[in-house]
Amino acid sequence: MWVRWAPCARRVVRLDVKAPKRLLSTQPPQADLLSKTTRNIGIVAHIDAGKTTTTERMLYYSGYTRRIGDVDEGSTVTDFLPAERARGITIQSAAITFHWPPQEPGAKPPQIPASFDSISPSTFPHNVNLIDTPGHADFTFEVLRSLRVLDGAVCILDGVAGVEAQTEKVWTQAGNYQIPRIIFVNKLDRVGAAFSRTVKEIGVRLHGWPAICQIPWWKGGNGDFVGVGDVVNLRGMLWQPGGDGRDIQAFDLEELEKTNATFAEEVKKARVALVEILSEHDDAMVESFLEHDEDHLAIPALHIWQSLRRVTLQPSQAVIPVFAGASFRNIGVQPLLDATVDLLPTPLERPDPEISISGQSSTLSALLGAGANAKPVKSSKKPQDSKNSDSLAIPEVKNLAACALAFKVVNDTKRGVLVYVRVYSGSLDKGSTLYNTNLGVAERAPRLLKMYANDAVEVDSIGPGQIGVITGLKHARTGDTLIVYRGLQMKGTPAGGLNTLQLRPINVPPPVFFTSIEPQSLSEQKHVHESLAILLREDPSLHLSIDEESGQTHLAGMGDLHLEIARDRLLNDFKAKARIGKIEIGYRETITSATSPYTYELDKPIAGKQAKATTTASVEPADDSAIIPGTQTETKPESGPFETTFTLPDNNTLTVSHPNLSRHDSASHKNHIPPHLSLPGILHALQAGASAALARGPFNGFPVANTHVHIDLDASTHLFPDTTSTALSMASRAAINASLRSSMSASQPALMEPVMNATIFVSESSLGAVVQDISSARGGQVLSLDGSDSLTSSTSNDDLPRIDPNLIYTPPDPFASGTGDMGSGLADSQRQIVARVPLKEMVGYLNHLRALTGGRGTFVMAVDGFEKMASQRQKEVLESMREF
Ligand SMILES: Nc1nc2c(ncn2[C@@H]2O[C@H](COP(=O)(O)OP(=O)(O)OP(=O)(O)O)[C@@H](O)[C@H]2O)c(=O)[nH]1
Repeated sequence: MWVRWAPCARRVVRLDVKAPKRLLSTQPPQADLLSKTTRNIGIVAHIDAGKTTTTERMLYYSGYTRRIGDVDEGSTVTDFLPAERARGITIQSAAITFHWPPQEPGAKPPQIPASFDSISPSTFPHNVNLIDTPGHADFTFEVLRSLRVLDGAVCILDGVAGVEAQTEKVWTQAGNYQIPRIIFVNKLDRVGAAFSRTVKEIGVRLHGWPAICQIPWWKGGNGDFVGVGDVVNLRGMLWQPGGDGRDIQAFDLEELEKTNATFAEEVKKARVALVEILSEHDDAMVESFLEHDEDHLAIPALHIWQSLRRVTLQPSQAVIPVFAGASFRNIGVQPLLDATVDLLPTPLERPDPEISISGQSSTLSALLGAGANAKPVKSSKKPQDSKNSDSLAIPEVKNLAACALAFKVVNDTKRGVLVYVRVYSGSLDKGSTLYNTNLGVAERAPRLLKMYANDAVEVDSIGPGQIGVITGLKHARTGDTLIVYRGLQMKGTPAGGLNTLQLRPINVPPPVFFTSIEPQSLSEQKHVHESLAILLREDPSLHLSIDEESGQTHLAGMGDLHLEIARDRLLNDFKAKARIGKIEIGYRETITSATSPYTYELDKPIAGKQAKATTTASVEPADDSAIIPGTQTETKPESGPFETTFTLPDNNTLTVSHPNLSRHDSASHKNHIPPHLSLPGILHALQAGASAALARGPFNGFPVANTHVHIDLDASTHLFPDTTSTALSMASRAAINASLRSSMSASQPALMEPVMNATIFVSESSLGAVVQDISSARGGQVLSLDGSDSLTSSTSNDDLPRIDPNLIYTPPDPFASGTGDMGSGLADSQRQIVARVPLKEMVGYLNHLRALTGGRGTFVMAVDGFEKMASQRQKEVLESMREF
């Protein structure tokens, strides 16, 4: 008999997870309950593994769509296709909310249970916020920005291709954020599907012990994939062939033994293996095993789910629950949804989010806790560089009503700019004033939305742990921290250093490609610049620089695909009329000698008003010869009271010495600075001037790197009654430009080039040719080769467990094609090469690699740093640029 997937078919689960210190434990009970029934999850997958196909089924079974969208017909909700854009539905949906399990139509929403200690979470409707995670390697920053708002992740693998390069990379990144993950082995209906080989690859390449919760059920001599063996509940589940996947037949072990004894036997073997692996990582499982007379089959499913949840939520996840299915055939998605709710954490169970405040790192609950106990202090003279928790005792924290992260900005043709936020503490209310700590501006949140599959529903507030959308914001960008500070005026600034509060700050990697953009006519200029401004709000890993003298605009990004997509957005979506240049490598230039101080005096009308300012600057080369990626964020470390140091992009620093202006004593400033200026304003103007000067060096117009800039600010002689911020910026830019020129004419400047860390996957037979090509033709340096002596992966993290694939239980793979090297667990004796190679040599590498490997080689790469080029190479590069 075929039955619908129903709560009664599930199991009872008692949850007793030991969660870390709870961030939201002080919130009102209602919000607490809501958080308990919320899952903020992402689906991570290699391109084409079936992310969209699976998401479509999730939306269908949860009742949010009436028919299953088909990727190949272009009828899905989450893919951003031109047709959808025309209809104005979801474009690039950054997050979609649905309920699982679905509520019966017309039924009263059940009351949220006080706890899930004795019932399974998946028997009660949960809010699932599905957050988009991009699949392409070029978008490392994009992946990071979405990972940091996830509480858990479902990783989809292609059952034919196994663990692919990009999956491995995102898996490691998710691990760095301690995001609990479960795996769905998809596409098991395809010819050549190899569940067992994939499971072994999980162990070897993702460094976790696979806990097989389902095994594939193939029927008939040609291996039709029809369902799964449910290892936890000891049953077989068959999906109605050709149906929409709602109707399922379940057989207990006794029935299975009569009809398919071999499969029943395999389910039992898998159960033994599951209990064994759980026992190794969870003491409670051992107790249950002993209580049940050491009979693996006698342990109730309840205990197994509890144990799976505990091990999944362990901080360094050593055990990975594995599920099986074929989304395209509508097989396996409902149990996967149940597992998502049952095994992945609530927002309450996540580690306290990291923050930075006034240049020091901490966690949000440490800040809120320390602030709650803080006593008011009379002045803020206390130095803020001490790392102890006392320095977090900021009395103003009591005014911090809410704290949220804008994790994605999307320009929607119908609704305008949508800012997706995750709230970490407090509630964001409609109409509240949000202070953006990245930009230092306040703006009102006029409308709040919750995004469902096809609808946006207006809401009055977005509570703690929740995801939602703000529309009508003019400034907020992807990655900005937004806070609600009680009593803040529109032009005001939150006190106590809260204006610097950053949630989960991430470093934007340095851009390595750039292109020039030129409006087709003067009348197009405004539209082009406005469109670029929206693009930059959507994606802050794009960088824009405008050279005021030549009027040239350069857009820089992380990869050629990254810039190509930006170009398409600009021309096709924004209909901007602009000429876009060739995509080129973003070199850096650097100085090799120090200069003596140079003084520039500005005395001229600016915007019709006379302005005057003086700046004295000098430059010297920084010690390091390479730029480490991740130095892009502009921070303001505290130095002495009479000196301020800014860390600028590309390993540059700016130190401003201001001997007669102390940062802690604003009273005496009155004698030295004009009343309309403030020290923070002056420093900001000088920094803006320095950033502009360093954005284009005098040698070849590339950004300047590895340079230390020093500005001496003598307030009594450099500032005048008609000094303005703009005049100061212009003077500092001119003084630094002159210093750079003088250094470059005194000694030959150097070019620096981006060097990539590439992980290349090839079969054994093409290893030699690829290594040879990388190390001789491309001037790369091979860092490691795996497979020969050890089972390593592309991650250089030696702390990760090395797992012997021979110790992993797997059911047989009767229909797998190809031999596969089961000994190592790596498909077809796949080998991997980790190498450092100049980016210039990797342009167009994929085609070359395919030619060398018969089309089977793949690779991922990320910027490792910038390196000074040898003079011969520098000469060649400069010559080839001139030719161009
Ligand atoms: N045979 C089979 N094909 C599948 C299955 N799931 C997905 N596909 C197909 O695989 C292709 C890629 O599926 P998508 O769902 O677009 O994969 P994706 O991971 O979203 O891909 P990107 O959006 O490119 O990252 C499509 O042609 C699907 O029809 C499956 O279970 N079985």
